[in-house]
Amino acid sequence: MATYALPLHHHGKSKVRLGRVWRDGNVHHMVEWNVNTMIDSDMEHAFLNGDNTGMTATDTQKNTVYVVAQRMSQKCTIEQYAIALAQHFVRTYPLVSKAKIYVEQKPWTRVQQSGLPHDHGFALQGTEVRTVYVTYDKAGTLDVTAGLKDLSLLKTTQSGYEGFLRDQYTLLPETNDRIMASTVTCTWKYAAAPACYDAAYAAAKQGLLDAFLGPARGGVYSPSVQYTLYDMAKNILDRVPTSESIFLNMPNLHFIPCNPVGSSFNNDVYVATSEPHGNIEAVITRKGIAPHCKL
Ligand SMILES: O=c1[nH]c(=O)c2[nH]c(=O)[nH]c2[nH]1
Repeated sequence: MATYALPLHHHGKSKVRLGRVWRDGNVHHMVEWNVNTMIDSDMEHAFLNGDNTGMTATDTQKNTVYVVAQRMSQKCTIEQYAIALAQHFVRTYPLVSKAKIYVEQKPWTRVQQSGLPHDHGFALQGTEVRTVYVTYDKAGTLDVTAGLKDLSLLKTTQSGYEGFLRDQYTLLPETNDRIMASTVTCTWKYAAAPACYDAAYAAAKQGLLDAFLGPARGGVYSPSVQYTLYDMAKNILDRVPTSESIFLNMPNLHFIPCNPVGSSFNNDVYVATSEPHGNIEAVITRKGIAPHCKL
């Protein structure tokens, strides 16, 4: 008589992150998904005998996440995608009796610029946090440093990175068309109080958006995060006259072009990552003004 039982087993891949862009002329649609697969299959022999015959490897499941994303030729919902992926596993592999697919979608939302929907610019809905850091001393010196953090911005085109140093350690290909995504932290120190702190905040935030995304139609080209960061800071100095020093931190959140197995990258499927990420940081001041620290 058997001593042991195996009442439950399944295997899958967790947290497979992908970006999917659908291009409708100049107007791009994008989603970022976090996909979890799990399949029920007649694989008791793997647990009991160490025999992997017929097993759909979790690595294969991960690859399939990208393949099926590419096959979704029309902009689709996570429901339509998850159904297609689940059906693929059950219909392709004889030993798979059930596929269980869980997908989370990040709330990337098309940005409105001057009342128009941006062609290819997106922001994570409602993530940014407004900040202020105030110091006041016995001498009566008041310093006000306003800012924001967690402003997540993404554009699906109008970004490149070329001309950088190449040596035996360099693998990154040059590109003049990539996704650029960042979660912006910015602070600006006031030399004097603005007429209205709310209006100054709104102007500063709009300055960041305008430099990162450009106008609704066509956007603006970015040759690097560095150049765009400098433009963003200049916009704040120009539009908030009483600001004097700008700190900006911008992680470069990489969306890596994906070559789904059996196919190739067609400006459509990306491996979405948050680590490791580039990290670009600078302080930009009016000439002659001492830089403030990041708070
Ligand atoms: O805009 C960029 N700046 C960098 O410094 C950098 N480094 C890198 O690998 N990719 C990029 N992109």
